[in-house]
Amino acid sequence: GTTIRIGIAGYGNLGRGVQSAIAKNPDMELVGVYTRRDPATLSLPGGASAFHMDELVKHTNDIDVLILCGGSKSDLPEQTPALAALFNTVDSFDTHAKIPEHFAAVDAPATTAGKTALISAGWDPGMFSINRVYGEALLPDGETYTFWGRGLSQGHSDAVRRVPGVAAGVQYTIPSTEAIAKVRAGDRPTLSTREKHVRECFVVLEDGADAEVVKTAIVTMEHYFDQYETTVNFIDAATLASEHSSMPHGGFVFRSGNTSDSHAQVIEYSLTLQSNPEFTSSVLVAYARAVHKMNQAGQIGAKTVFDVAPGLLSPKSPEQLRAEML
Ligand SMILES: NC(=O)C1=CN([C@@H]2O[C@H](COP(=O)(O)OP(=O)(O)OC[C@H]3O[C@@H](n4cnc5c(N)ncnc54)[C@H](OP(=O)(O)O)[C@@H]3O)[C@@H](O)[C@H]2O)C=CC1
Ligand SMILES: N[C@@H](C[C@H]1CC(C(=O)O)=NO1)C(=O)O
Repeated sequence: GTTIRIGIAGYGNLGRGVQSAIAKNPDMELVGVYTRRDPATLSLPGGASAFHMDELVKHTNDIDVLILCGGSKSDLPEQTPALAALFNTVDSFDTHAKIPEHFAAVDAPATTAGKTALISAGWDPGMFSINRVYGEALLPDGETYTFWGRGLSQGHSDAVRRVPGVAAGVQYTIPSTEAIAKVRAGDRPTLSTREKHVRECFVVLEDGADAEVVKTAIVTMEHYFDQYETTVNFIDAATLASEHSSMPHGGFVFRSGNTSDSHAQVIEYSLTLQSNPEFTSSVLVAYARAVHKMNQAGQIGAKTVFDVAPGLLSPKSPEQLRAEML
């Protein structure tokens, strides 16, 4: 059939990852990359076209699904509601506490425009969210645990980079090995947020910025760092480039429960990622396929991954999937 025409809004780690992911999906094509910067400054591989974000409004007939690759801290809260009025969209909004608010802000314009807007796709929120729902639904008598890392959180790194006085930075999430051991031993421990992970930031300051002011702004940041023991290390740009340019991550969702007094059951879903952004982008692209189908079926407004039937993610028809259910 015809290819699905994809636009990329925002060209950072995710934007580059979506470009790679499209190349792995023969039923998709990249129409263009849209940026708030000067498009001429983007070096796009493969001859892809770069446009300024302001051009998007002229391209509504050229794009089936627009994948939003901005940052959750401050880009997506304004970009997704605005662009969901013009396009079918997919975003990776991951400020968990604000997902209901983001959903409402996106649902109104998308519904009015007859568009389909999937929010908070990715792995957490996203694939881990789905596996937490599976675990709780399949094993109602049980406990769910989520651990991330050790790895680079893009949401937290984006949030660090938005702090005034920060020129560049990354954030690593480090899980508690003793907490994981207790979970794996079947102790079903009650663990506070602070007992499960610590966060470690590496920051390059802008000239003249006050290190103590920046550190305080990071460690007290609501929804990102205030509930965790967080350390902030100040380094120079050369060290950041040489020691912190790869973005591995991963983690797992664990559900341990009892189906009877005599039978304990365990479900585990895990990810080991050499590139957090490339994996996340692969999820966004698969969900773009589903959003395209959902819009064609008249399913409009804001959606989350909970609303998407798994078969819609596949390029195969329902008949093919049934034939291959082995
Ligand atoms: N749900 C999930 O599982 C996951 C969600 N995420 C989300 O993805 C979001 C984006 O992550 P990521 O792509 O790493 O963020 P980046 O910081 O790489 O990019 C964010 C935006 O910043 C702008 N930008 C990028 N590079 C530069 C630069 N050199 N100079 C100036 N501006 C730049 C781009 O916008 P423009 O081109 O318009 O300038 C881009 O869209 C995160 O905030 C996180 O919330 C990430 C991973 C997993
Ligand atoms: N959204 C996360 C994906 C995972 C990683 C994470 C963390 O390290 O806190 N939480 O969720 C990201 O931006 O990388």
